[in-house]
Amino acid sequence: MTKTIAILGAGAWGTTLANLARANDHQVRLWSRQGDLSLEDVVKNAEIVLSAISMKGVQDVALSVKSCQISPQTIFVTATKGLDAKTTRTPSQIWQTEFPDHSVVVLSGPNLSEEISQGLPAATVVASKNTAAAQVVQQVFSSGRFRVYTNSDPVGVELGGTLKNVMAIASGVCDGLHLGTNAKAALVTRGLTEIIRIGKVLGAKTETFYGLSGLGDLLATCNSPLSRNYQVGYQLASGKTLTEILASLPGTAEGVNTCQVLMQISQEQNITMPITEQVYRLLETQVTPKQALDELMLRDTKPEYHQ
Ligand SMILES: NC(=O)c1ccc[n+]([C@@H]2O[C@H](COP(=O)([O-])OP(=O)(O)OC[C@H]3O[C@@H](n4cnc5c(N)ncnc54)[C@H](O)[C@@H]3O)[C@@H](O)[C@H]2O)c1
Ligand SMILES: O=P(O)(O)OC[C@H](O)CO
Repeated sequence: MTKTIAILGAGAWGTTLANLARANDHQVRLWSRQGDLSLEDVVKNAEIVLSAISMKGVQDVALSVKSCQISPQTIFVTATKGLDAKTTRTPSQIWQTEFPDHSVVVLSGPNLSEEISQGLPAATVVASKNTAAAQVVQQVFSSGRFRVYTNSDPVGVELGGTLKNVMAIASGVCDGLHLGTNAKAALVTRGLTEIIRIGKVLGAKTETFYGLSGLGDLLATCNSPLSRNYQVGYQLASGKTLTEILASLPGTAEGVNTCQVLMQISQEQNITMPITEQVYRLLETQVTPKQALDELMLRDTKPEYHQ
């Protein structure tokens, strides 16, 4: 059945998702700060409001939507991969706080927008505490080139997409320094261990991180020059400054902000995050890429798995 969908954020991801929904004959209205349509007009009577806004804009946009006319049945979908710098909350937690009586669905997976725009096949996950709402969103986006799975662990799905961005920066550094395939495999695998350690403390289920939104997105993002986060790491390894890299980067690299928020969480909750810590120190120019590598390689020896 045709749905009326408001998509907030007309960047790379919002535009790609709008095109997927339109290809399935849904009525899509796209909003951006620079566009001609007002937020009020875009969300009016929308059965689904999907946010693909960069993390830094989510709280303000959610508050603006709150002052618009929204039907009680409207489903909110969040496709942002980040953490709020002030509150450390995830985007879905922000939307749920502002709209406590509405269903909130997280959409996340190995989804490099440029490949999807080219019509290449991809899969994703829609996760919600409300299974029926996740199934509605599944139907909206499913097609022969975009396979959509449901999941009941929204925080886990969201954190998979968010935490891998930091590992993608580290992977870019690894490739930029030409450290080889063994090093990359070790980094991504230990990165997944670190993601699971953080995710469990933040309320996610371990098994979610072995799925598309966890391991799947980690593999895609850590291995593709199309990833903006990977590009940040790769170019840091080549000697560019973060300011220079961000000035020429097409779109948002959420891992830079996420890394700072994670360091705050690490200190507050006493979670060991060695890779995240080295990425943070690199972004803050406290270490060089080579020093960050040495710090990781020369940590105390220990068992692979421990509590
Ligand atoms: N591009 C991808 O391949 C991809 C895939 C999956 C998820 N994502 C996630 O989707 C989000 C958006 O990514 P993108 O690639 O579309 O980024 P982008 O930079 O291309 O677009 C970001 C959008 O957010 C808007 N925005 C930024 N700050 C805002 C603010 N303060 N108020 C209102 N609007 C604001 C911008 O105007 C733009 O429309 C990110 O969290 C990203 O991690 C991206
Ligand atoms: O370009 P990135 O690094 O934001 O990655 C895009 C998507 O998150 C990949 O799933």
